Amino acid sequence: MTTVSISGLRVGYGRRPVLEDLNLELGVGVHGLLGPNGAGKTTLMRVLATVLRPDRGDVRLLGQPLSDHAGLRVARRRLGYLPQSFGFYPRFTVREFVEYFAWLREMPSAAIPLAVDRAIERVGLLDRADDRMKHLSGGMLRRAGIAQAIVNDPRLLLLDEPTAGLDPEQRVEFRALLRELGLDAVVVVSTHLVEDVVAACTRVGLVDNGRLVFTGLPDELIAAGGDGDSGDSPIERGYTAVLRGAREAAR
Ligand SMILES: Nc1ncnc2c1ncn2[C@@H]1O[C@H](COP(=O)(O)OP(=O)(O)OP(=O)(O)O)[C@@H](O)[C@H]1O
Repeated sequence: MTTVSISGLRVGYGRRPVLEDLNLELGVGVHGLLGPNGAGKTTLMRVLATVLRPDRGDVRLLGQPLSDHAGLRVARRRLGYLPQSFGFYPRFTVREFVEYFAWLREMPSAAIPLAVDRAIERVGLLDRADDRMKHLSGGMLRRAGIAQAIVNDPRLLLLDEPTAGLDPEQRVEFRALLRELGLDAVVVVSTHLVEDVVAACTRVGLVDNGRLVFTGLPDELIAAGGDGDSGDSPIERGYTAVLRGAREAAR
């Protein structure tokens, strides 16, 4: 079932287009989003999170057209978003921080305490739930950010570089959580860590210079690479081969 549908998307900052003529259909599962620095991944995430309005194109999230105010409100209640960098009140505890997002997403008050504790537990922070945000390490802050993104059990979960700053043990646990979340939600994960894609993603998209130059299975990206391509792993070789092909075709 397709639950995210984008057609003819164009987004720019000022006059400069950053995403151009982008078409994308996403169903339930974990979708990895790869691409070089500045390719447009965060911009795409921001459009899906409804915080950036496209210049052109049609975006439907969970069956709701974002051009319509009622649709936008329904979609916002059902999505979770971890931005690449996020602000917080430093004196909030982890529990208060996650509660605040539950409230913003209009969760029923009676359901909030249990949902907050469950989200904090799922990211392994329950023993720090009463610590103030300003006392957390970088990796712990990211985990608190993931907890706020999943507190409402979102149907569409957008995670912009969620594994940045996590230690190896936490990354392995987080990938298991991703696989679990992707069983019944659309999960989009922007990452530079190709190992995350191999370990946790059901599908992968590659953005280069504002265009989607590949979508397919992680194994298909791996198969695109050959011995002559640069990279230390099969998926890195696939990644560089696809980028090289897309750039040659664009010349
Ligand atoms: N607020 C902004 N104003 C102007 N230009 C911007 C703004 N945000 C991003 N850009 C530009 O848009 C392009 C795409 O940026 P974006 O952050 O979407 O890339 P990205 O693929 O997420 O990169 P990275 O991997 O480095 O996070 C870049 O050229 C960037 O400089």
